[in-house]
Amino acid sequence: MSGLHADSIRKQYGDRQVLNDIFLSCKTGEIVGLLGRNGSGKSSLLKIIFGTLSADNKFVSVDQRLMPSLFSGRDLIKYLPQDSFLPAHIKIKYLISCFCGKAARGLVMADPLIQPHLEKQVAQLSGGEKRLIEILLLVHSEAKYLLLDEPFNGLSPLQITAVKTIIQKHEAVKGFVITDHDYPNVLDIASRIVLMDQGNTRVIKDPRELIQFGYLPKSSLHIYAGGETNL
Ligand SMILES: Nc1ncnc2c1ncn2[C@@H]1O[C@H](COP(=O)(O)OP(=O)(O)OP(=O)(O)O)[C@@H](O)[C@H]1O
Repeated sequence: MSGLHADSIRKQYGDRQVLNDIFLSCKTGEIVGLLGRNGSGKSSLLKIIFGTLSADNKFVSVDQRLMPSLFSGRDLIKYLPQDSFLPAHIKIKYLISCFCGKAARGLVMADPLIQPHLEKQVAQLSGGEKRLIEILLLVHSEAKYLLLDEPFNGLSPLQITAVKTIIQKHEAVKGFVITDHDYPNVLDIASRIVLMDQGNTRVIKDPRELIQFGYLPKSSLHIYAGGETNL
């Protein structure tokens, strides 16, 4: 069974069961869009899969290799957290060497989105510039599976388009799980959509189901009346 598989994930905070026997999978060649209301447990799920948050129960495997902790799958799974994770006083050119595989380094250094920032420290970047560089570093890493938590947050429309293009360019050899409240852009690139709802996951076959299950407002029905997405 190749691919990333997360099964039987349970997480309780105090007496609140946030994740209730969750199953989520992702294969290379797939962009899984993970949607859900605020507080539905998306970040908790991604952190548990990556290994930075403990679970009450979990089973995570990559290409049949069990991933019981953060350290077992370090080179296979990378996670973009909601908050910036780059050290403030390191220059971008050094981060490229840390994050990117040897083959990708030259390519990343020459990327017009990164080149103007090579000599800058992370602290000298704007919020959007930082986000963009974080995403580029992870996408060009050797990880096979990328869990991206709100990648579009803080990005301008042009940057969002650039990020979507980069993700789609790497889709053939990597698997992506993307969660973001910018649902039109998620729907635009996702090969399938999973909705988190009341501690469970639902597979969404038609964007109109997002209205039915209370994620999108009824007023958005006209947008999806034709059901035109990649799903
Ligand atoms: N450390 C914690 N202690 C107690 N409750 C927590 C903790 N972390 C998260 N929660 C609760 O768990 C629920 C799920 O949080 P999580 O951040 O996973 O949701 P989310 O779907 O990513 O939300 P958002 O879309 O707002 O980012 C929320 O109700 C949150 O308040």
